[in-house]
Formats: sequence, structure tokens, C-alpha cells
Amino acid sequence: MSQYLLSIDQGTTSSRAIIFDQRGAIVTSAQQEFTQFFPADGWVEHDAEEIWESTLAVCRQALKNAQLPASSIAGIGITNQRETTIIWERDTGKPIHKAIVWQDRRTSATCLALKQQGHEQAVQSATGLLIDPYFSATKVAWILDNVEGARQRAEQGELAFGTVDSFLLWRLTNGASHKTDATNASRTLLFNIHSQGWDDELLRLFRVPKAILPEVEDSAADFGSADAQWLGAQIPVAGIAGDQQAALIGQACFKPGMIKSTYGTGCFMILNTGSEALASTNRLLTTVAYRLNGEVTYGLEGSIFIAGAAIQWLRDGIALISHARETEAMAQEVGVEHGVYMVPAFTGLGAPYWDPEARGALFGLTRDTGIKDIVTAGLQSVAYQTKDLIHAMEADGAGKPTTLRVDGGMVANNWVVQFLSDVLNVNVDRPAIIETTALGVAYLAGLQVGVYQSLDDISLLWHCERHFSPEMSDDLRNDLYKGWLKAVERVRTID
Ligand SMILES: Nc1ncnc2c1ncn2[C@@H]1O[C@H](COP(=O)(O)OP(=O)(O)O)[C@@H](O)[C@H]1O
Ligand SMILES: O=P(O)(O)OC[C@H](O)CO
Repeated sequence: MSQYLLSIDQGTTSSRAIIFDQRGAIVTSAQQEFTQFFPADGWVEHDAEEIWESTLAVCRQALKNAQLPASSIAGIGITNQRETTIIWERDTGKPIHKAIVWQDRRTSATCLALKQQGHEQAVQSATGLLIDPYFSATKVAWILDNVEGARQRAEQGELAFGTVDSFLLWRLTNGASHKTDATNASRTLLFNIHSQGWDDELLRLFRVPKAILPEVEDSAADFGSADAQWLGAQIPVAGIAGDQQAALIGQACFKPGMIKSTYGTGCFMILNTGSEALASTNRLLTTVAYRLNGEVTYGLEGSIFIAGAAIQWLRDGIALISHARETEAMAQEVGVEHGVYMVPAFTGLGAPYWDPEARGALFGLTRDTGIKDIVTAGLQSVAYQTKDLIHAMEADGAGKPTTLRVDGGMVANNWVVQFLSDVLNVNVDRPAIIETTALGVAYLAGLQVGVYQSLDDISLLWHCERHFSPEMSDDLRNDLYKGWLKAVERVRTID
């Protein structure tokens, strides 16, 4: 019987395919980076064709590496960078514009106008989100308004919109399936998280025609089958979830109060709040954590736009390092008290500030500041931003977590995780598999095709690889964090 699961993890900077066995162990994986386009200040685009081609290539490579026939794959799971917006032609499957990436700020004036017109409260209570260029709705409208004839074609039903999961599903099924799951839908600003349906009032407000929207399914569902021409056999697509929600599942945070934080390009912390859609009064997001058998589990999310991307910038933008892994030894050498702060607001500030016009800055430079201090400040900024989120969650009544489960490419860095534990004053657990995003959606696909019977089966598969506990004095922690708050204040453009 086919018992392997193939996860497609389509992230912001790379496409990955990982094959898992039924114990959740990685059999093999393949990864490909793809081009980032920065056509203007604050704009970020991807080529949707390159997203598709790199995804297909890594799936084929993973199967080849594993020396497994496609028929041994019981199901495919798709997890993806969320909010990123693609519109394509229904008859050809061709995108009509580059994908507008979640980090893109081009619609900030539109968002500001909607906020000034007083729409934010109603939008927040329906969607759990804030009016910000981060989410898909204003990106959809931008494409419809800026590609000639697009709005009319959309209204006539000739065009389809999707987040990256939908686009890949469409391609894998040769256009037979135009679907998404509730976690991805909950990031569009068009989906009512209480009624679990597209919301007509929001569609009117954001000027998005209903005809372009995908059907919304549970996160473990029958999404259609990948055509045999792509991977060598027809394989059911059985799980879909946005990457941050998938990581929550991969971290087995199934009980209310459990919390994870993922450090990839950005950093996303999600607290499981169970069946309660906890409304934030501290500018966090209420989101669908997962939907199984029609039952919704909600999450409270803090979204930070730049985490590992700060390290990428140190490498590719200003060439202070050649590899991300070099940063650990540098920080070990420099220590925590060098007086430099980096506020990596390259694409504005996310939670809890939501300041799209803020830009990055370095503070505390002196004649003896060196490369290692700046690099260390980049690593530290990630922990300080996480502390901002924990404070907002506490203010929302969530209570201080006892343990935080972490994952994502950046937590391979032991120094970062120890500093995180020190600054938060919280125990931090790093699991044996830090590819929790891919693992989470493999679990979802496995639930659908019967490899797993329940979430309890999955919880048993989670293992801690290393536990980090706080070692820093309260005085030092407070002093360091005070310096961060001062630095953030200096880049903010709105209160
Ligand atoms: N050892 C390391 N120290 C610090 N940052 C790292 C390290 N290894 C990887 N990173 C950062 O982690 C990010 C990659 O994480 P990943 O989870 O693969 O991201 P994504 O899914 O967003 O593409 C990159 O931005 C990289 O700069
Ligand atoms: O590509 P990642 O892993 O940084 O995740 C991006 C998020 O889904 C954006 O909301």
C-alpha cells in the first residue's frame, strides 16, 4: 500500500518538495530558489511561471532522489507563502501579471484611504485582519485596475484568482480544480472567518468580483488529483494549508494555549485559541489555524515581515557575510552588549505596529562598530520583534506562554534560539524536524487519505531535539529591550 506523503512547500524565497514516511520522517527533499523582483521601492514580485516550474522540478527531483515510483505516494499536501496574489486566465492557465508578494506595499495608499473612511473595525470583526497591503484583497484590485481589460474579463468569469496553493493546484490538476483551504482564504481580507464564506460586503468594499474566487475547502479534503503527466502517476491532492498554519500543525500545537513561532523569511507566531476566535485589541490577527471536518480551530497570530530576510540582506544586499550560517560564530564572538540595534523595517513594520511606510535603520554606530556587531544586531532584531508579539498577546489576555516551540531555517542557529529564550524569558523547544511547515501539510494529507486517524496520532510523532531555557539576568534583559523599543520608535511614521 502506498504510504509516503509528498509535501510541496512553496515559500517566499524557494520551492521545496519533501517526501515523508508515515512516521513523519524525511525520506528525501529537493529545493530550488527562484527570482525575487523588486520593481520599485516597497514592491516585491514573483514570476508565477517560475513558481510553477521550480515546484514541478523539486517534486520530480525528490521522487528521483528517493528512488520511489510516483505510485508509492498516497497523497500530496501543498503549503505556501500566504497572501501572495496571482490572477490567471481560465482558458490558458497563464497569469496576467506577476505574482504580487505578501511583502509588497504598493497598495498602502489604498489601505490608508479605507482606514480613514472608517472601515477597519467592520473589516476586522469579519476577517480577524487589519486593513494592510500585506493581505490579498487590495493586491487583487490593483491587478484588475492596472492590467488592461482585466476588470471586465474578471467580471465575465474569464479570470481566476488564487493564492499560491490555488495556482499550483490548478496547474497540477490541469485546470480541473479551482480551490483553496480555509487557512489561505482567511488571509485574503475577503473571507468571513465566522461564517466561513466569501463575504459579499467585503467583495464590494475591496472591489473584487465573486466570479474570480476559488471554492473553499477544509484543510484536509479532496482537492482533486495531480494529473499523471506531471509526476508519473495520478496522485490525490489531499491537504492544503498556509505555511504558518501548517507549521502549527507540524509542531502538533493542537491544544488551546499551545504556541509556535516560525523563523523563515519573516517570523510568524501563532497561538492556538481553540474554537474561540479571540478578537485582538492589540493589533494581532485572528486567523483560521485549521479547519477539519467542517470544524474551525482559530489562532491568534503575530506577523513580522523580516526575520531571516535580514540575514539575506546582510549576505546579498550589503555583502557583510557569505553564508547565513557564518552569523552564529560572529554573534558568539561579539556577545549581546555591543550597543548596535538594527530595525529591519525594509518593507514596513508588521505586528504589532502595522506601519507600512516605516523603513529600516541601524542605530548606535561608533568608530569601533564592526561587521560582526551589525550582523549580531540583525540576529537580535528577530528576538526583540518576537518579544513585541508576546507582549501584545499578553495584553490580549492570552497569558505568558510557558514554552514556545520554534522552527524555520533560522532556528538552525543555536545562538539565536538561546538569545530568544533569554530575551523572552521563556523556555524554547526546537523539534527534531524543523521543516515543520512541510511536515504539517503532510500530516493533513495523511489524515485525508487515512495514513493517520486523528490529531492524537500526530501529536505522538512530535519530538523535542533541544530545549533552551533563559540564562540572562533580568536587568540585562530589560536594558537590551528598552534599547530596542527606543530604536523602533525612531523609525515609526504612525502611532
Ligand atoms: N544559520 C542561520 N542563521 C541565521 N539565519 C539563517 C541561518 N540559516 C538560514 N537562515 C535564514 O533563514 C531563512 C531561510 O529559512 P526558510 O525557513 O528556508 O525560509 P522561507 O521558507 O521563508 O524561504 C533565510 O532568510 C536565511 O537567511
Ligand atoms: O515564506 P515564508 O515561510 O516566510 O512565509 C510567508 C508567510 O506565509 C507570509 O504570510
